[in-house]
Amino acid sequence: MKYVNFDSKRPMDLVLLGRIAIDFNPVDYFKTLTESTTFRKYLGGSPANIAVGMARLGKRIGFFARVSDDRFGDFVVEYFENEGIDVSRIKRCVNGEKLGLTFTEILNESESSILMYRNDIADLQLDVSDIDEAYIKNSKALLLSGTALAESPSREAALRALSLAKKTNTPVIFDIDYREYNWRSKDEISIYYSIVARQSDIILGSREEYDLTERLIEPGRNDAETAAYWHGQGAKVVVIKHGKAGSTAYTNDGEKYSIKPFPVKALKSFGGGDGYAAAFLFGLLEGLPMQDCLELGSASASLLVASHACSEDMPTLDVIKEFIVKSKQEHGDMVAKAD
Ligand SMILES: Nc1ncnc2c1ncn2[C@@H]1O[C@H](COP(=O)(O)OP(=O)(O)O)[C@@H](O)[C@H]1O
Ligand SMILES: O=C(O)C[C@@H](O)[C@H](O)C(=O)COP(=O)(O)O
Repeated sequence: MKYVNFDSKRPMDLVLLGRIAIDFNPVDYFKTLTESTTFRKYLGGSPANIAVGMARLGKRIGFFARVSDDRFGDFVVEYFENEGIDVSRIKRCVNGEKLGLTFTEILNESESSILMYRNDIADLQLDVSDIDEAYIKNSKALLLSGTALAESPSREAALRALSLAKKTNTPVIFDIDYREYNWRSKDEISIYYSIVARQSDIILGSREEYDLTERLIEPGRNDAETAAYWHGQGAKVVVIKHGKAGSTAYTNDGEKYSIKPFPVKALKSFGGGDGYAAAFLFGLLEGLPMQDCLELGSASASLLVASHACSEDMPTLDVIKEFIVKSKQEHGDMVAKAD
């Protein structure tokens, strides 16, 4: 089933644009950040996590980013290289900007929070001059991560990439990815998120993220109204995530598909969205039916919330498929093609 026309002749499967950062997850979890003393360092940043996830699923991945010119910048570039991700468009900052650091707090299985250190941040130094048409034209799709729109010059770089994607008939995926830090006002969020969403073929977000996007357009929509609006703007697939309540994909042929999460013993409440996006988008690029895309995304998300890391624990296709089989044996089918 083709919801989006990906050009199979293009050598790259997906180019992503956004932050590459570092997660510090507590080893002594189920404590407050005040109490935790020991952390494990992982590559982080939502789009970077998605990139790792899709690379592990066998996709050819590229990335537009600025990273710090220090050991942490070395770490993330080398990590990407080891995962087979193309790093040719990842540049170093020249004025001492620092890589984003995310200290996570895992209070219990369902309560986590993230503390983001993003002063003088490297990823928002991405510049229009870093974006080239050929790199986008060589990719089946471009993914924009919403936080890249929070400040200039990254904001203009992201909008430049968007314009080049439209010019080269490259499908655009918008992962709304709201992180409060760096935004000066909710008006800014709505203005810039809706500019991108209006030109996107696939939109992924939580209900809260759609509410922020639609705030200056028409606040208070329900999921069906949200999906209908963005389909009217040209979106082919609108995915609305509801955490432990599951997620729904609305396709522009008027169909909708809902899925409950695969039951799992969660360790943390973050990471699910990135795992979901990686496997769901893998399914779309493979041309799989929507039910299968949802299963892959939801299963990957469950595996991620059950793990300590995000990037490092991104699963392979075999691991995801094995988990789905076992879960169905225990709990039955999760996907419901909602009427
Ligand atoms: N406790 C959980 N158990 C199983 N799956 C979960 C759990 N929490 C989240 N998920 C899965 O992760 C997906 C994305 O989580 P969500 O919180 O909606 O997005 P994000 O992580 O991007 O904020 C959900 O749609 C669901 O499939
Ligand atoms: O996006 C970040 O900068 C933090 C991530 O690296 C972290 O793993 C996380 O919070 C992912 O959460 P998700 O968006 O719920 O998958």
